[in-house]
Amino acid sequence: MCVWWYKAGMDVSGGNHRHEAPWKRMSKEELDNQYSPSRWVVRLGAEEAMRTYSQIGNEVTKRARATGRSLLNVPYGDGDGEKLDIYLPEAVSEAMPFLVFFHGGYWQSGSKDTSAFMVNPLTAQGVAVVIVAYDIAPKGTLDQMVDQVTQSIMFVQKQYPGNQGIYLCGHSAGAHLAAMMLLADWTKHGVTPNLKGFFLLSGVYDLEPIMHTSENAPLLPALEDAQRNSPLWQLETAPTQPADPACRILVTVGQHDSPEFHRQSREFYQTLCQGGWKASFEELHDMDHFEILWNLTQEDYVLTQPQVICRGWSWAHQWDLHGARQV
Ligand SMILES: N[C@@H](CC(=O)c1ccccc1NC=O)C(=O)O
Repeated sequence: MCVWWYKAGMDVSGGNHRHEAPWKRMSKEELDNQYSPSRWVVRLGAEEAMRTYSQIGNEVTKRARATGRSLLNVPYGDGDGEKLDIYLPEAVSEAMPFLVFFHGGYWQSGSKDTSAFMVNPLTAQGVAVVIVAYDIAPKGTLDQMVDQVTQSIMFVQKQYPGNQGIYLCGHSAGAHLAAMMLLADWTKHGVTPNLKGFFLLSGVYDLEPIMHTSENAPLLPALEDAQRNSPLWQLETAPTQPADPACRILVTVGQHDSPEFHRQSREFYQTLCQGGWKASFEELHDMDHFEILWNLTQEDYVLTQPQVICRGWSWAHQWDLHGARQV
């Protein structure tokens, strides 16, 4: 079932009119603007927002490592960069749920060592959290990053075969990498992870406009590279089916994210619904691109409740988020 949350004034008429995609009419400057999340932050300047993002990331990761039991720099592959950190709850059991997080930074910056945002609130509530490192550009290509993310999930499944569910969470470019896992052919890999949910925060799902931005052009030399790595394009052209029909996908975008980020999330959500996935969409009230993560450091935030982030995503029925209503 698809759940559509709407607010007064929100455009709910949109469909997938890709041939009329608004970005195609934008100048290069406008595209650069739309795809620079820091320029849309409302409470801080762009540079200050980026500094605060690093600072909070650093602090929460130090705190997470000092607080509970963790296994750091566990290799999930042979490459130097193929490492992940596992943060365990106090009551470790075979049947823990796992939240696996992929950081953002436009595939060119960010690190697992500054990305333990949701660790403390979730481990305190019995969820094991895994923060994954992958080879950002220029060392890694997008295809390699997607392959590394695939490997990291297979590693968690093999290591904890009795897990109560693996929930993927990604922010921005990390949401793109998590969403690419909707296309994974696990039978090819011989391990089918117990994927129960996807929690996508302010992601990019169609990389074609990104090809035309100054910051990201080097990552995507040709249109085929963008299309192969676009979950939106892939699901529209060759729909995949969920291995587990109960798997839920929550697509979120910050209210203050740019119109292009809103369009990307909305179209991705609509494509998921059309493909038969159990998807929900939520515009996070009064949030910018980075505040979404800062809120995830709080134990009392609605999205860090285990019944929301894990355990079947029943949040849509239990929570009346910011006055949004279900239609
Ligand atoms: N240069 C970008 C930085 C950026 O996009 C970003 C930074 C940290 C975490 C996520 C980001 N965006 C997507 O991955 C900006 O101007 O916002």
